[in-house]
Amino acid sequence: MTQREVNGVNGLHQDGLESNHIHINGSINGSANGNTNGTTNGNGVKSEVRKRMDRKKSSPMMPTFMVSAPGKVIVCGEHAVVHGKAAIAASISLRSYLLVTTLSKSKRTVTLTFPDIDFNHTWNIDELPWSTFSHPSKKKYYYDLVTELDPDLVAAIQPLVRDVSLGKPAEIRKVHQNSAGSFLYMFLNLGSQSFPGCQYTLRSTIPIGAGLGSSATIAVCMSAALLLQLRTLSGPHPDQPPEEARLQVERINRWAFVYEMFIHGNPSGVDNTVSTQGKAVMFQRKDYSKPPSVRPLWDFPELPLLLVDTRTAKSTAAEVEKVRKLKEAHPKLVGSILDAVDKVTTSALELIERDDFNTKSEESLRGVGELMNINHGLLVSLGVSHPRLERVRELVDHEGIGWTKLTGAGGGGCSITLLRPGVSRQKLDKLERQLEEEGYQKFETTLGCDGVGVLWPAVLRNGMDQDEEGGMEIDLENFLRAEGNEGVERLVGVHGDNGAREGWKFWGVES
Ligand SMILES: Nc1ncnc2c1ncn2[C@@H]1O[C@H](COP(=O)(O)OP(=O)(O)OP(=O)(O)O)[C@@H](O)[C@H]1O
Ligand SMILES: C[C@@](O)(CCO)CC(=O)[O-]
Repeated sequence: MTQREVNGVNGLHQDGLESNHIHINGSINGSANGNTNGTTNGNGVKSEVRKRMDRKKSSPMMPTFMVSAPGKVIVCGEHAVVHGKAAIAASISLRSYLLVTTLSKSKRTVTLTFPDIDFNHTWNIDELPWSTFSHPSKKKYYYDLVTELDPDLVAAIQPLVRDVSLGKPAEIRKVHQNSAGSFLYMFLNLGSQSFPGCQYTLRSTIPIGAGLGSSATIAVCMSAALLLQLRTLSGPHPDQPPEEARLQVERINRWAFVYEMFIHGNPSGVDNTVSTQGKAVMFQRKDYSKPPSVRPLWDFPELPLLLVDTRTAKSTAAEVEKVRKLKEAHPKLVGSILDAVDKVTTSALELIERDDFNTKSEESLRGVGELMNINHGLLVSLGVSHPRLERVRELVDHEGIGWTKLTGAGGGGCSITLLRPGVSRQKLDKLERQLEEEGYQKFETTLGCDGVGVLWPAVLRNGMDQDEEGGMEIDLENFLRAEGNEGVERLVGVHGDNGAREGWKFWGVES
């Protein structure tokens, strides 16, 4: 461990979010800390010291808090990135929100509540296999870089995963077991038996399995939540130096990758990286035993994109496996295709970074658009497109509306179309009507949004009466009751009608 890391952890008890914990806990939950003022009894130094010592014994309950992370689109380079090539990804305004509720001390349970996939499960903390995970040969720390799952640890949680969602259809059970497994693996690695009982409730505005990185957002939220509960993160706070903020974000990303490994088997890490950091990144992982190379693209242009969901679910793990098998069968040929994708990605970056690149200019956009079309063609040759994705291309190409490629793992999921400047409203309306008739869903989204954010405590000003008392408390009940994506956005959304909402805080990694 470096000196920086030691300071990062210890330092947080002095400043940043952590000092807020105590203060906020005292003022909102009140009861946990009791009267910390010490000026009212006037009984002298001894009683004051005793009082402080007494107080120290009670570890205050954390307030309910929330974390949020954005989905993403891959502009170029999906699949090739799994094989060590470069990819460009940008975060989008669709997000996942995780509410973390600490239970009273007597409750020794941990619960996952994922209503979007109809999953709810509770484990007794004292019955989890802590001894296996804390064995010196296995123990991992919050600052470790974990690049592969430990088969013994995976085996140790199998009995707990097996019991999940008994009685549900096999397909659904598999998804639930995956969620349970990835959570338990991270919880047992990072936590300890003294962890407080808690409930993790997740809602997302990102379509599931659509190539928009839904799983990565959950991974990022879970990682951030657990690291915050462990008090191993300082910030986010406004005065935090960027390099400290980057260290925090890096830690969240490392553990989010572990969670993704459990869900996907062999992720590149691009999805969790862009979701943690936000904005856009050029990402490459040449050596899986080392951290990836990540180049933030803070000035990523606001490309005019149309995002279309085929509403055909796919599994990223299955699509990645398809490409791996094809590469195994035709190593040279597939190797050349992956090299070509890499060339597409580096060429796209060169174009976007040119001083004269202009999102209103047909010439600028055509350059990037043609590369996107080539990228799609290469993905088709890797076998990861789908007739529904080809249909979007057909409709867009027929009207000359722009340049289309699949985004994410393919096999269904979403496509992105870079819109040609000056396309008439009439043509766009016609396309949108047609897409709707054929069961597609169009998404309005902004590229290059904030990364992982924290709402501590889970209280927001929402222009209603409660604002006078500091805001509205987000609790389990109102979070679960919020209707649909709009309800979730209205209740807890990172962005309100007038930009970023007061309360949500982000690590200031940009510089
Ligand atoms: N809202 C959600 N609630 C609970 N679990 C979710 C939610 N969204 C995604 N997941 C988890 O993520 C899995 C989907 O991950 P998958 O990687 O296949 O799709 P994706 O992340 O949307 O797409 P891609 O990886 O191509 O960007 C689900 O099976 C589930 O385990
Ligand atoms: C298909 C893939 O390249 C992108 C999924 O969003 C998989 C990965 O990078 O982990």
